[in-house]
Amino acid sequence: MVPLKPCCTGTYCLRACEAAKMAWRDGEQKDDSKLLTTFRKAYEEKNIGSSRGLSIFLRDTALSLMFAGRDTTSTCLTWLFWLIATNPLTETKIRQEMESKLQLKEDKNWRFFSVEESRKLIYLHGALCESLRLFPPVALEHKAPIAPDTLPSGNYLEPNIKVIVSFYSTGRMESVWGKDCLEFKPERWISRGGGTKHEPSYKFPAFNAGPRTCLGKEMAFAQMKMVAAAIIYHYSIQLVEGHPVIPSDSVILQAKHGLKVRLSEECVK
Ligand code: HEM
Repeated sequence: MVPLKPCCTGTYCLRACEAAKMAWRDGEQKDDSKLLTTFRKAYEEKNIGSSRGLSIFLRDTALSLMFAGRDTTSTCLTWLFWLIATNPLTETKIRQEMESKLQLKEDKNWRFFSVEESRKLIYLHGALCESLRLFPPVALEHKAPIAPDTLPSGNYLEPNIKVIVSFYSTGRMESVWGKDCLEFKPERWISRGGGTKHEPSYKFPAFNAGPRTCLGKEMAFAQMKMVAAAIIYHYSIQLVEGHPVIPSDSVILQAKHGLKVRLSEECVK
């Protein structure tokens, strides 16, 4: 089975995204991260670019970050905040984890959290995975065999026939996730040893599985954790009553009418 759909901007886009990841890691280590400068360094040092030149490389890199990484991460955060607001105990647990793992008790001034700090937040990671399981931003994927094929279910497939795979349904199947499959349980992602529990990508395909897996997965988690940590640490989230929150039937599973919340500082002091 291979994906029919080529990458939106071709192989060059993939190279750009690899470079973005590398540049991001380099920038993080040296802490001198001006985005375009680190991309330029990656281009020069690793000879990633092509004869098309630096400016085209920078354009493609910026575009791939925006197209692949903007709506997906914002959609995941929207559903995360909705899930947290409808399960307030999880909000308290996320804040408690931050206080215990990042030693922040005395420090309630506004601050952002670093990638390094975010990595320690196992419960928050679990909450994001639950959001991705229940509301995968890319909810449907299609594949097509280039040659006749038979699925494990026994279904025979003609070449080029389109098979729609619903990541939304996979995340909500009792046979895959157990009786509590519809519940928001960040604990599901914590191993006995207290670290993050790994689930195979064919069970948890929010970032796709196989050779066309999302290249920005690691970066997406880092960005989403930094944003979620900053908001949850400083504010308590309450839904605005009467505002309908339902998924849209678009390519990205956004909240159809957006999410309206009240942020309150008082409850977290
Ligand atoms: C929660 C956030 C994200 C989710 C759920 C997500 C999900 C996915 C999925 C399902 C695919 C496969 C699409 C397909 O083949 O039809 C994909 C591909 C891709 N993603 Fe992401 N993504 C996220 C964030 C990002 C970010 C932040 C970046 C870059 C900074 C990124 C870069 C890419 C690229 C370049 C591909 C194409 C890979 C290929 O075709 O080989 N993604 N993503």
